[in-house]
Amino acid sequence: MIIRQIHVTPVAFRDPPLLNAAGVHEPWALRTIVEVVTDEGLTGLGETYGDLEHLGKVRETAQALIGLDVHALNTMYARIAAIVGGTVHDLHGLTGAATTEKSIDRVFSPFEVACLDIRGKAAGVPVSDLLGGKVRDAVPYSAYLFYKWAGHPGEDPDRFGSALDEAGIVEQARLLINEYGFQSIKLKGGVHPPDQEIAAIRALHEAFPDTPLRLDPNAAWSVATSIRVGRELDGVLQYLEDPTSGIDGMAEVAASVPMPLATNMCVVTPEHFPPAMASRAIGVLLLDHHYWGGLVRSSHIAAMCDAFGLGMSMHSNSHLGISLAAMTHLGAATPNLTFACDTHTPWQDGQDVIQPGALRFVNGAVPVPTTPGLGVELDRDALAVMNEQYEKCGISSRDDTSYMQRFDPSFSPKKPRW
Ligand SMILES: O=C([O-])C(=O)C[C@H](O)[C@@H](O)C(=O)[O-]
Ligand SMILES: [Mg+2]
Repeated sequence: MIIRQIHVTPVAFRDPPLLNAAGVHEPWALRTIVEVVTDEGLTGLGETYGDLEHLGKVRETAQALIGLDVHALNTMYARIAAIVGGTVHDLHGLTGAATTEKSIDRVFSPFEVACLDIRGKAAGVPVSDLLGGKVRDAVPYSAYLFYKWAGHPGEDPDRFGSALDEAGIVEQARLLINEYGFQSIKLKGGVHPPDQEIAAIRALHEAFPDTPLRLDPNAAWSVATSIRVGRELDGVLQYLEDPTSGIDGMAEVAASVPMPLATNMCVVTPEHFPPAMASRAIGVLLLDHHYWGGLVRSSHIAAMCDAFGLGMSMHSNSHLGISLAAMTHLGAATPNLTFACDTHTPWQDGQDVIQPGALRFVNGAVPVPTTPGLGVELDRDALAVMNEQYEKCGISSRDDTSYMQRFDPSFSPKKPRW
């Protein structure tokens, strides 16, 4: 199964004005779709970030993989490492430090997923079987709530409406839970002063007393603020995600709050494990195959979490169905997935590059596809439309901060803010 062609297509899709510690989502979110084609005519799909510098590396490395067998993942990784060379930065600053290894892992990931898709198709088995076999039939996801504006400035409100206070957040939770059946809730924080976010969590707890809750301010708080919030939310939060920056700061907070700390910011590459484990900085890791080097490497990270007694959930950025399929196969084949995963799927509101019907939510969980490979097929018309949107949208890298500063020039993403 020799790789003969690789098609790399950047796409853009509409994204609502979701607020976070870095600013606000721009009107278009970007992704890159990777199609790997073999000599036997089998095609595999991968999906990754769309930021220009990263896209450039994906395009450059794609050429170096032509002629390799789809099983030769170690050779593929070595070739990609040689080309990526140094650190590729992202502008959004919400997924922790950029390192060289993380940059290589990010570029490698969509190719690895596409090769697993091909291998699953060739063997007639779903990707979850290639990862050790599924241990659950459906993978649970959480309602991912955001403070948000009613619509992008100058545009009509979107159907989700505004959510700038506790009442708006509770209403948003009801909408997402009614439509998707989610059984856990995550609130993206770091937007309002912490007392307002504590009030929102309390309002959610009152409205949904049996639903586990998480709060993630993306390191917008000092150690002292994080400890205060953590103590105030004793008994209310399932976990507190990245309250403060860095392994040392997280370790200080972890020692003084009652709930586990989770991260997708301070442990984002293998070299972060030893110091984080030695200082007991985290209790939960949010896995993300997009920057942990694909599905097999993510399974190894899951095994490491098991060895260290860490809980596991999954992190997400704005994404489409290829990523949701990959996350679902990984979640299905990860025995120690202890918490419902994050997903931005509701915010994409039906826009996708895959043909409809392969993935759906039942009681907040996505049934694991049982057809060969990832179980999703490209919708070529949709891909063409989204590629045209990419060409026209005028955005080439995600930059929540600059977009926010257009409307609020005094906005600063400095950390800690509170
Ligand atoms: O859990 C997280 O830190 C994230 O999901 C980062 C994302 O970029 C999120 O903050 C967003 O979409 O604004
Ligand atoms: Mg997070």
